[in-house]
Amino acid sequence: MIVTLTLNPSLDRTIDVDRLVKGTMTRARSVRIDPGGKGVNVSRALLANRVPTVAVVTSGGADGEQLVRLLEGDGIAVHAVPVAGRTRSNVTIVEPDGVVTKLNEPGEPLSREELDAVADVVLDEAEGASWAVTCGSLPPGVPADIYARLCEFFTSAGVRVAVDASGPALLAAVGAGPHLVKPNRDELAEAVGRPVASVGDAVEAARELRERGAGTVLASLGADGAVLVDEDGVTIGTAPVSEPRSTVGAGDALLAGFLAAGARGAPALAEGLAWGAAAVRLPASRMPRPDDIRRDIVRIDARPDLGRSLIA
Ligand SMILES: Nc1ncnc2c1ncn2[C@@H]1O[C@H](COP(=O)(O)OP(=O)(O)OP(=O)(O)O)[C@@H](O)[C@H]1O
Ligand SMILES: O=P(O)(O)OC[C@@]1(O)O[C@H](CO)[C@@H](O)[C@@H]1O
Repeated sequence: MIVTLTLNPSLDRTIDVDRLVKGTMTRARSVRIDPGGKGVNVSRALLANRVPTVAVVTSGGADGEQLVRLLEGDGIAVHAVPVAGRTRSNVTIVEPDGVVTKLNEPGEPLSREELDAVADVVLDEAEGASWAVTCGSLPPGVPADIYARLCEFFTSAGVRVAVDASGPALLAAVGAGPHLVKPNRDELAEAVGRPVASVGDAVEAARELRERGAGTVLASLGADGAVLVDEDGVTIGTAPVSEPRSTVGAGDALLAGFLAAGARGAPALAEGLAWGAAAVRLPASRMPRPDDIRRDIVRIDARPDLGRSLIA
C-alpha cells in the first residue's frame, strides 16, 4: 500500500485554445477537469496500474467536494480532511502545437488545527504502508519544515518516505533523511544553488542532496529523461516521445512507476521512465494505464555522456 499526501490539491482545468495571445480575449475550444495535485496524480497512476493506494487530501468548498467526487468516481480510496479554505483550481492552456501555459493558484491557508488533523489522518493511513509520498506546493502559511517533520514520524513508524517538493520545503525535507526525493531540473538547481546545465551537473547536484541526507535522488530532466543516484551508484536513462501532448503530471507518473517497480536501481528507473513517457503522450494530466505504457522505448545508458547539455 502506498499512501500519498497532497496538502494543496487542485481541480485541474485544461483548456484547449487555437492560439493564446497575452492581453486579448481568447475563446476556448474545449475544457476538461481532472482531480489534481502531485500526490493525487501519483495515486491516480498507481491505481490505474492496480497498485493499492490511498490519497489523503484537504478538501474545502464546492471545488473540494468535486475533487473528492472525481477521485471516488475513478475508484480511488480517498481520505479527505475538511478545511475552511476553498480547494484551488489550476489552469493549463494548451495550444495545437503542444505549447502549454500553466497557471497555479497559491491555495488558501490551513489553520494549525487543520494541519494537525491532516497529520493525524496521514500517519494513521500510513500505518503498515510501504511508502508515504508527500508531494506538491504548500498552502500559504504552512511551515516549510512540514514535510521534514512528517518524514521523521513516518520513518520512526517504519514507513519509507518519498518527497516531491521545491524550495525551502525540499531543503528541509532532505535534512530529515527521506528515503527518496524527486526534484525536477529547476528544483535540483535551486536546492544546490547552481545551474544544472548538463547531465553531469545533475549527477553532481543529486550526489550533494544524498550527502545532505536523502537516501535516493530521482532527478527528472523533462525530455532528457532522468538521473537516479542511490546507494548502488548512478543510473541514467531516457524514453523519447516524438509528439508530446501534455507534460502535466509526467513527473508524478515517473515517481509512481519508480515506486511501483520497487524504487531501486535500473529496473525501477526504466519503469518510471516508461510511465513518465506514457503520461506525456496522453492529454491533460491523464495518468497512464497498462495499455499506454511502452517499455521498449526506454534506454538505460550504460556509458552515459555526462557532458551532454540538457535541453534549454
Ligand atoms: N518532452 C518529453 N519527452 C519525453 N519524456 C518527457 C518529456 N517531458 C517529460 N518527460 C518524462 O516525464 C518525466 C518528468 O518530467 P519533468 O522533469 O518535466 O517532471 P516535473 O517537472 O516534475 O513534471 P510535473 O510537475 O508536471 O509532474 C521525465 O523524467 C521524462 O521521463
Ligand atoms: O502547485 P504545485 O502543488 O507545485 O503543483 C500542482 C500541479 O501543477 O501539479 C500537478 C502536476 O504535477 C498538477 O496536477 C497540479 O496542478
